[in-house]
Amino acid sequence: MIEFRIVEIFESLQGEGYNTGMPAVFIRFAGCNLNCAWCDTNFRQFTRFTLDTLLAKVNEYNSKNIIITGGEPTMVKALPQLLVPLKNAGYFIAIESNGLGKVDPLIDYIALSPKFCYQSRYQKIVQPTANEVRIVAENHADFIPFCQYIETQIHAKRYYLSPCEKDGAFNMFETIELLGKINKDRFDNKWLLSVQSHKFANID
Ligand SMILES: Nc1nc2[nH]cc(C(=O)O)c2c(=O)[nH]1
Ligand code: SF4
Ligand SMILES: [Mg+2]
Repeated sequence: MIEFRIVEIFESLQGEGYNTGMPAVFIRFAGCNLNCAWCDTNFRQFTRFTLDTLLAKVNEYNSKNIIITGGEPTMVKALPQLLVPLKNAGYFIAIESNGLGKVDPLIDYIALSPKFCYQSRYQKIVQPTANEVRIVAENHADFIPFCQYIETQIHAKRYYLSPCEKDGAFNMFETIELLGKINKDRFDNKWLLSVQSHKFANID
C-alpha cells in the first residue's frame, strides 16, 4: 500500500510568483534534501495518508488547482501515483521545488527555487526548464553571479528574487538593492520581485 507523508493540506491563495492570488489546494510533503537556515516549514513532522485518503481530502476543497510543495516534493517516490488520478480528475497541478530533483512531466506549472546557500549542489542541473525561477535574496558577494549562472542553466519564462524572513523581519532593502544591481545595464529587466504575500495577508 502506498503511503504519503504529509505535513499539511490546506486551501489558500498562491502567495508567491506569477500565479499570486490563484486559489489552490496546497499539499505539503514531508522531507527535504536541504536544510536552509531560514526555512519556514517544519518538514520533519508528518501524518501518513494512503492514496485514497489523500484524494478524498483534496476533494473536500473547492479549488481545481493544486500546489505540490514541501519540503522537497521531487523526492517523493510515489508522486506519479498521486498525479495520475489528479490529472484524470481535471486538476491543474503546480509544483514548488528547490530544483535538485527532476520534475514529473505530469506537472503543469513548475516553480524552482535554487538555494544560494547550497550553491555547489547546482553544479549539475537535472531540471533545466521551469515556468518560473525564484531565488531567495542573500547578501553575499557571490549572490548575483549565482543568479546569473542559474539564468543560463535553467530556462524559465520569469525570474524572481524573493526577500526572506529571518527572526520575523524580511530582508526587503537587500532584496530590492540586489534587484537593481542584477537588472542594471539590461534592457529587459528580466528579474522581478516576488514577496511571500500570504504572510502580509495573514493567510496560510
Ligand atoms: N499562500 C501560500 N503560497 C505559497 N506558495 C508557496 C508556498 C510554499 O510554502 O511552498 C506557499 C505557502 O506556504 N502559502
Ligand atoms: S529547500 Fe525549502 S523546504 Fe528544504 S530546507 Fe530549504 S527552504 Fe526548507
Ligand atoms: Mg511557505
